[in-house]
Amino acid sequence: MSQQENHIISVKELSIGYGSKKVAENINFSMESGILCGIVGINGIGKSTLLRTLGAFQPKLQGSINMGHLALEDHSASELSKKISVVLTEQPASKNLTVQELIALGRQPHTNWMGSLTHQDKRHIHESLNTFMLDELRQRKCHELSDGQLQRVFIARAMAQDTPIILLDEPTTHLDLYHKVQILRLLQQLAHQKQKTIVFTTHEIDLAIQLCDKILILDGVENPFGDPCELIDQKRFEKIFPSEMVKFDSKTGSFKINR
Ligand SMILES: Nc1ncnc2c1ncn2[C@@H]1O[C@H](COP(=O)(O)OP(=O)(O)OP(=O)(O)O)[C@@H](O)[C@H]1O
Repeated sequence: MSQQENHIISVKELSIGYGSKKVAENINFSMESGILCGIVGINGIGKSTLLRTLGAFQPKLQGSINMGHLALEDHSASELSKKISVVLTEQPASKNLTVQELIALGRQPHTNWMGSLTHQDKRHIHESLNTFMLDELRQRKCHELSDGQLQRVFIARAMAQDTPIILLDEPTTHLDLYHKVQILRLLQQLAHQKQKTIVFTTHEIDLAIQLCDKILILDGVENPFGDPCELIDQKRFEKIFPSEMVKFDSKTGSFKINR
């Protein structure tokens, strides 16, 4: 099988935006299974728009998005829900559910028409609760949780959905440094151990460099994609921010304020 046939996500000459408003263009990347990929770039450059386009929440403007052998737009709703799970920043109002009930919703694409949970569904729910350290919170109502705890619940629901592709918009926003690292490590494990392809947007460029297998830099021009070390060698991170304010230090893989 050729390398291309192994790609679970393949994006070519993609333009994204809203109606006649183009937000970003010239986006090209492809990934096989088992990869953790971060999308980085300045505010308003189009990270969330790209993630929502990949999740089929909004149409692309031009170009192609293939998920496996099938164009994204050729998937039925049922096929999509078995292939892609999405965690967006604004989650629907389902906070009156308990943690366990909300995670169980992740099994919906797999349950029968009565919605009853099989032994296998329960196993996935249990594993997700356990992986994201939510066992003790399982009977709590979601509105009683901290933002960080709730973030873990939504990611656990995506894990319970058990799709080969997981897309997350800023999954570490509400978290302190310890929990940011913890969540990204768990996502990395999920990608590597369960062969999931996980794509997330983030402003944590230094953490993404340390933990991601691939990074897509939305810079509004070339939108380079590659291994973090390759992108550092090619001096791609230098161009993210205007250099008079912050400077990328390739030795530490982090940004420093210019004094
Ligand atoms: N529903 C919408 N209709 C029209 N324009 C939109 C809509 N949502 C976002 N935009 C615009 O699209 C551009 C990209 O926004 P997007 O949220 O994708 O950027 P981002 O890189 O995720 O930003 P941030 O880092 O601030 O979250 C911005 O100019 C934004 O104002």
